[in-house]
Amino acid sequence: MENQELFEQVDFKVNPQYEKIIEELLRQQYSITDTFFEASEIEILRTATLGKLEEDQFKKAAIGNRTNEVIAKTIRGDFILWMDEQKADAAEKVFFSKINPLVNYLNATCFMGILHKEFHYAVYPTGTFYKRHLDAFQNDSRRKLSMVCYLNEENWLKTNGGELVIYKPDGTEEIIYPLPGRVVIFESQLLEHEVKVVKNDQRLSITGWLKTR
Ligand SMILES: O=C(O)CCC(=O)C(=O)O
Ligand SMILES: [Fe+2]
Repeated sequence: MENQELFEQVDFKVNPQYEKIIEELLRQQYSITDTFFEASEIEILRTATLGKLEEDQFKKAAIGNRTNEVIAKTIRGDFILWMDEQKADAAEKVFFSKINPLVNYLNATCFMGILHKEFHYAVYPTGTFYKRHLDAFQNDSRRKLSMVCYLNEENWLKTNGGELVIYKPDGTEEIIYPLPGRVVIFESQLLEHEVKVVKNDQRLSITGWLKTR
């Protein structure tokens, strides 16, 4: 009751979806939300992604971060395109209108101190993968949370491959299918993960990092 009063004072509204994300992050270092984006939003984002792909805006993804890139096909085979929120187009505005309230909530309730975000589109053509890795680079320890948003079609088949595998500290694995609307969030510095080979079709997503100072 006391908490309720405190929240009311700062005009705070408890969001059950965000609370579930926080609870899962605290308990297991990762969280899966199946309906973070609505079908109509996925349609907009998917169409925009395919348009940019058509215009040849993507480039071969590298290892390291933006300032320290090495292309290594044996480690990852995806193609990416970085987003610039300052220059967000209509689809990207839809994207950030869903991401930013979550970031604000994390900062307000968990004192996460997220000051920066970076997001890129990613396309994994058939035959590509991203070997087991940690999203933490030698020259960038500011990545706090990794976020992956899947933009595949509703009828994406399990047999298409492209699963995200999260390697848990207890030695077991969580296998996550890249289904549309689904958003996976995990501790960038703690959880190793992998994208299994895509066997059919192309796998579409937006991946990003919430970063501290
Ligand atoms: O697309 C995914 O499921 C994960 C991508 C990933 O691990 C990365 O880009 O660092
Ligand atoms: Fe990763």
